[in-house]
Amino acid sequence: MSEKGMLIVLSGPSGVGKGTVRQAMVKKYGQQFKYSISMTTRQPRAREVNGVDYYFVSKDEFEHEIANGGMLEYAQYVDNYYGTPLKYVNQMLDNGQDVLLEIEVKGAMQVRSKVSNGVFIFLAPPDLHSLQQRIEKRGTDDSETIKKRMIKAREEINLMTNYDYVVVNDKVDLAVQRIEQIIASEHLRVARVLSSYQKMLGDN
Ligand SMILES: Nc1nc2c(ncn2[C@@H]2O[C@H](COP(=O)(O)OP(=O)(O)O)[C@@H](O)[C@H]2O)c(=O)[nH]1
Ligand SMILES: Nc1ncnc2c1ncn2[C@@H]1O[C@H](COP(=O)(O)OP(=O)(O)O)[C@@H](O)[C@H]1O
Repeated sequence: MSEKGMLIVLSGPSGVGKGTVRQAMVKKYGQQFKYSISMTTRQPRAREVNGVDYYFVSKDEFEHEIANGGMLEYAQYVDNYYGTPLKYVNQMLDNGQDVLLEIEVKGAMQVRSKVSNGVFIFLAPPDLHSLQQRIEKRGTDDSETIKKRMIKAREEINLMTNYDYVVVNDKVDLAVQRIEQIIASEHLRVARVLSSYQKMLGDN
């Protein structure tokens, strides 16, 4: 029995620090997993690069990918489509590599229904006030978008019980450490299950 890679799904409301935590994880543990670059119809922000932060596409291109079965999951978030291209994820998992997805809650639940070897982590803010402060401090969204994202955040926080783990992003370094510990213990759990199956199959 060979071990396929594990899917690590990180969700959380806009502004909680998913991107910041993910970048810190890549820096510290980058050899241990592959990050899946999402596709979106949102306009690139000032420092975002096509093919690094996202694949930025038109609505027509995105809908074409959906029709062709090219997305593992997708969702509409505030006024745009976001989704995970299927091919890269499958290739990496088949190679035994873990893959990190940073996606919103509806997409995460689609993945949950399709993939067995996954760990679902919800990154939560210390409180809603600091969440709004973080979005404002980032300075990438106008006040109307911030309002929409804060409404979305309340809906998303209500859904955090659908996740395996909740990690509070109080300090980036601590959040990264907690996520790393979760991944390590999930690996151990999967290895134990695999080895007990191997024993059972070997016994017969
Ligand atoms: N379902 C899904 N959500 C995604 C994907 N990529 C990003 N998102 C989510 O879409 C939401 C909006 O992302 P973005 O506009 O980059 O804003 P930010 O997360 O506040 O920086 C966030 O919750 C992301 O986690 C994806 O491939 N699929
Ligand atoms: N633990 C933290 N404490 C304080 N500020 C944070 C923390 N994590 C992230 N931030 C800041 O919050 C803002 C939003 O972070 P970002 O990573 O863009 O969030 P997301 O990807 O979840 O929308 C950024 O300005 C970032 O520097």
